[in-house]
Order: sequence, then structure tokens, then C-alpha cells
Amino acid sequence: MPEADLSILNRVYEIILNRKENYDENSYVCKLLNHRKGMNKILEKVGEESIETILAVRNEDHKEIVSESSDLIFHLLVLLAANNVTLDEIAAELSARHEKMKRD
Ligand SMILES: N=c1c2ncn([C@@H]3O[C@H](COP(=O)(O)OP(=O)(O)OP(=O)(O)O)[C@@H](O)[C@H]3O)c2ncn1[C@@H]1O[C@H](COP(=O)(O)O)[C@@H](O)[C@H]1O
Repeated sequence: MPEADLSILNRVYEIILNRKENYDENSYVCKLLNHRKGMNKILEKVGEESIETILAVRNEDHKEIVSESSDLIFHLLVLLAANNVTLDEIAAELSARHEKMKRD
């Protein structure tokens, strides 16, 4: 397993932004972003991966929880990029909530 940290979220998000600008017929992200169903296809994938994550938890299958959660987060990154929401905005929102809610 390669070493990894949460900076991978930014790296994948940047690739998705790049796919928005540069069409590549071999790219899964481009297929999603340009699907005939439009935004509904991305919403379907987020819904599908959410349900698969729920089932993995119900089955108490740790490996599947990791795998399905990764699918969900990846498709959520596509959804955010497609709607021009940046990861900085998400970080700012979570950080503001944390500052407001933190207890000593
Ligand atoms: N992290 C991912 C990632 N996770 C999952 N997937 C793809 O998501 C797809 C959907 O997964 P499913 O389990 O639902 O499979 P499926 O039933 O065949 O999917 P559908 O027929 O419903 O589309 C699969 O084809 C996976 O390959 C991903 N595709 C891309 N990435 C990242 O996005 C980057 C850009 O990818 P490309 O645009 O393909 O170059 C890659 O370098 C990766 O970092």
C-alpha cells in the first residue's frame, strides 16, 4: 500500500477540474461530466454509492466500508467540481462550525 494522506483529496479534485476543461474520451470523469443525463447522472452515482456504503456498514464489512466510502467521496468530489464548489469552501465551512461548537 503506498503512503497516503488527505492531500489526495486535493490532488483528485484538481484532476477533476482539469477534466472539466480538457475532454478525454478515455476518462471516466469526462464521461460523467458529459453524460446525456447531465447532472442527474452524477446525482445517481452519489445516491448509489451512499446506499452501497450503508449496506457495507450493515454487513459490518470493514474492507467494503473503506471501498464504498472511497467511491462515495470520489463521486462527491465530482459533484462539487461540477457545481463550482471548491474544497476550500468546504474546509472553511467545517472550520467555522468547529470554532463555533468546540468545547474545552
Ligand atoms: N478515484 C477515482 C475513482 N473511483 C472510482 N472510479 C470509477 O468509478 C466507476 C463507477 O464505479 P462503480 O462501482 O459504480 O462501477 P460501475 O457499475 O461499472 O459504474 P457505472 O456503469 O454505473 O458508471 C468505476 O468505473 C471506477 O473505475 C474512479 N475513477 C477515477 N478516480 C480518480 O479520478 C482520476 C481521474 O480519472 P479519469 O477521469 O478516469 O482519468 C483518477 O486518476 C483517480 O484518481
